[in-house]
Amino acid sequence: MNQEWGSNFNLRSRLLAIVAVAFGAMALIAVLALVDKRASLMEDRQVKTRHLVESAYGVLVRFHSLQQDGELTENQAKRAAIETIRNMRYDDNEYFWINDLQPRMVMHPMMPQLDGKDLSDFKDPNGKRLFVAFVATVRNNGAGFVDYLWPKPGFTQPVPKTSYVKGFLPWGWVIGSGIYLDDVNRIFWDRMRWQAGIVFVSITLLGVMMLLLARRVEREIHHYATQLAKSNAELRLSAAVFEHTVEGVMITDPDGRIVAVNRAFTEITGYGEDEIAGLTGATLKSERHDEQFYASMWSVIRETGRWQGELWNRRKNGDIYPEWLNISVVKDERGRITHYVGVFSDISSMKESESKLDHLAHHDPLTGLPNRLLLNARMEHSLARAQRGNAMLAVMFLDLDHFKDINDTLGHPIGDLLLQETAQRLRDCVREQDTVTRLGGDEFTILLEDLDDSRFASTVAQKIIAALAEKFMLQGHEVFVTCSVGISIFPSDGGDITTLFKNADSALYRAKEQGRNNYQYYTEELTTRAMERLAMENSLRHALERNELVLHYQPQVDLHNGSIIGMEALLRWQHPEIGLISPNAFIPLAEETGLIIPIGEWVLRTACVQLKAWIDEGLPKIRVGVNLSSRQFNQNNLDEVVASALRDTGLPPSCLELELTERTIMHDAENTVTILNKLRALGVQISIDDFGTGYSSLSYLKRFPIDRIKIDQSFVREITSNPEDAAISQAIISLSHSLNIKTVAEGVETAEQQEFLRSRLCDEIQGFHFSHPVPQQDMCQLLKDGVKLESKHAFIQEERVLLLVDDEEGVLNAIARVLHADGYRILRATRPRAALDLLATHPVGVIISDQRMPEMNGIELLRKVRKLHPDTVRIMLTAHADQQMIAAAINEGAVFKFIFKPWGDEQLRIDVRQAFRKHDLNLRTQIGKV
Ligand SMILES: Nc1nc2c(ncn2[C@@H]2O[C@@H]3COP(=O)(O)O[C@H]4[C@@H](O)[C@H](n5cnc6c(=O)[nH]c(N)nc65)O[C@@H]4COP(=O)(O)O[C@H]3[C@H]2O)c(=O)[nH]1
Repeated sequence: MNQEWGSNFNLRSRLLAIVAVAFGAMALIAVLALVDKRASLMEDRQVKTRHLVESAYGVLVRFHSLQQDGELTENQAKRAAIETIRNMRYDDNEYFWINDLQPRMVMHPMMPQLDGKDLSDFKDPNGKRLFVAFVATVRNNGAGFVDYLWPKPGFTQPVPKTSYVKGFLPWGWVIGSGIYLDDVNRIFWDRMRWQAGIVFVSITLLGVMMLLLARRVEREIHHYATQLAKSNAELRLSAAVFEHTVEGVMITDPDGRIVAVNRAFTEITGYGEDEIAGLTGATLKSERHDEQFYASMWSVIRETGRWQGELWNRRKNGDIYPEWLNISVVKDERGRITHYVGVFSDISSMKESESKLDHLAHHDPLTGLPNRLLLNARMEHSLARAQRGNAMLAVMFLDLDHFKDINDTLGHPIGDLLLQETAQRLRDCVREQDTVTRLGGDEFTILLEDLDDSRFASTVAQKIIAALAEKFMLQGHEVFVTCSVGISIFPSDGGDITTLFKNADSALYRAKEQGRNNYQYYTEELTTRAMERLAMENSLRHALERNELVLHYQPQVDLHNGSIIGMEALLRWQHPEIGLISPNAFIPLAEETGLIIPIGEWVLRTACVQLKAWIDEGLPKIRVGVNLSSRQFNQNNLDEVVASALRDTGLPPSCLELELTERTIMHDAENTVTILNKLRALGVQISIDDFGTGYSSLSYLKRFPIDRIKIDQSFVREITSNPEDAAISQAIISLSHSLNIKTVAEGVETAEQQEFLRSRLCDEIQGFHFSHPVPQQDMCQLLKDGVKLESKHAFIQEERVLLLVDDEEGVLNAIARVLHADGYRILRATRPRAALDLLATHPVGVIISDQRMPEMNGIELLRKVRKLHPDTVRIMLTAHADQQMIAAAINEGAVFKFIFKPWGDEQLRIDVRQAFRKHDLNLRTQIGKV
């Protein structure tokens, strides 16, 4: 910038030029002044000479008046005048002379030789008749100056002189005196030398001063140039900032008319500069603020010169938006307002974030429902309203039953989806004015306002329970949940938020205690119950270490032969103060608190230890069923826990049955398949408890490796009187059998129920009819005594006898190995005749015979068996699929089933089981007991 300035403007040389010109001008002025000075000096001298001649003339006048007064004669007067004048001198040696009009010299003080002489021909070197000229001047003008040459002392030649002459007519005289031009010049030059010196010194001083001034000016100019450059840069910067700043800028004149706007202004408002220039800021008004708002804004601007605040304006497209506006007044140096500058930013997104933040602070981020904070606020408001209007309102606390299991098994993302879907269903169940809130976890609260009747709350609760019972499809998983609801009513159950919440919570606990999947209203005694529950939780924590837990066993009996074939281990809590506590009273608590994990493991180990001890004592090798809660089922290392219990106790795995409720296994059916397969791989048996109460998917049922299905006691209770229960039980039995799964009926309390189930081919029963759950020693006694189920009908067969016929012993052994686990008594024959002998001496239920044998082929043998022992069910084992032979054998009814070599082990077991079932039916039909 400076360089540019320097190159464009060679300041120093220009300043020197100015000084030089000034110098020249001053010199010229000085010369002109001198010329003028000389002229005026000459004039001065002439004036002075004129005055002196006038004075000398006065002398003549005075003496003439003396002559007239008679004091002197003319001669005396003239003489006296001549002498006086002669002696008069001025300027060193200047004098006056007198001549008369002839002209003749009257008196010349310097040249007395001329006195009395005729001067008519007196000429100066230029030939001028100077005295004639004097007389002519006097005659013509009375007085005047005459120039001529006159000798001057010290000069060889006459020099120019100018004399003033005046006529004194009374005496006919001319009096005069003159000045030499030379003297004027001398005086002039003397003066001029001084003045020239002064002028020179002045000009020099002036020059120096001008130089100094020039340098200073140069410095100043340089300074200003720098300032200017800086200002320019700043201006450019300001212009760039003005143009590129993200804040909108609007500049108006003092009347508020817009004179400039920047790009951001256009971007925010939609108005281009051309459109808005000349209009006022009011063009942007949104009508959101009243006149009072603008009035107070302008009053602040007038008082303080600035205003800032939030303002709603309108864009060109009509949208209203919030902006943060800063208005400043711009004044000139005299304090007059020149402009107003408005700088604003569009704070729509900030407002949006603010409202989002506000929403976040008051809502649950997962479900979008109001949170506790907002609920409290609404509650306060609603309570106040209800109090004023004597209205009723209800607070409902809702909990998803076993939500933890879903989270544990399906993972949190699915759990989250479930909560979101639950929130939506809850919203759909209530009215616009009601508030659904999520307090955290699976806890929801519903505030019902303006109730006419407290029963309305139960309608809503029922609606909610039904809505949540509908299937949830979450990322391909079918999930079923139930919920428990606690209700407290204002004003009957509490007059303030805390009490209403506390009481709704107590009611919720009661709903859970009632087996969940229901709703409960608050009653006074609930609080006491809640306290008891707390106390129980505390003592349950110590129950294990204090050996307060015991197992009771309930026998399970085979409906075919009436023998005890298994038992269910049922937990009891021998509380030191309360006494024996039923599992229903503390298992849910143990599940909630997580205590079920150590307790469950204790049950598992204790049951295994017990059965192993009995087997070792020589008691029948029955199985023991152990209940697994869903929390246990979903613990990651369940298979390890079971394996180590079996390993440590030495109980054969096939003697352990794990009982899982239908609800537990259907929560995450896919995962269940994996867990069950792992357990099954250990060799343990698996049963589904409470079957029929949950939501089994048949497709999964087929995929689950299940040994037994326990028909829930709710179907058994009225099985003999309620056709629906009978039908359901029958369906469960048929379904199970078709899937090769055994059935156990729970809660069999009467002989009628027992007979009914037996006639429907249910495999096993458990219930008070045969035995209540009993302490371990009683169970032991039952086994020792070999107690059997009593029936008015004889049991068909005590043991299931299977006869295997094959000439190859290897085949016989292989089949026996596969079927051994199913508890048959297996007879073997390598020849058909030996087989017929065994049939004659043993109650063989099923015979499996090879086709190719030396003495007699299989078909022939089975034909014989059919005739001799029609109830024995016959199975043919063959390597060749001879269609004709098969068709003939089936047609004549000699063979129940064909099994082809090589056989599949599992299929073989299924076929044999079915064959025995057929055998049972044959017998029952035969003896007419069905
Ligand atoms: N009305 C009637 N009831 C009969 C009859 N026969 C048996 N019961 C009862 O029915 C329940 C059968 O057990 P559950 O369905 O597995 O139901 C069990 C089971 O779910 C749970 N439970 C018991 N022990 C354990 C355990 O060790 N672990 C786990 N996780 N749960 C257990 O507690 C539940 C209740 O057990 P209990 O009170 O012992 O109740 C037992 C038993 O006493 C009958 O003829 N009529």
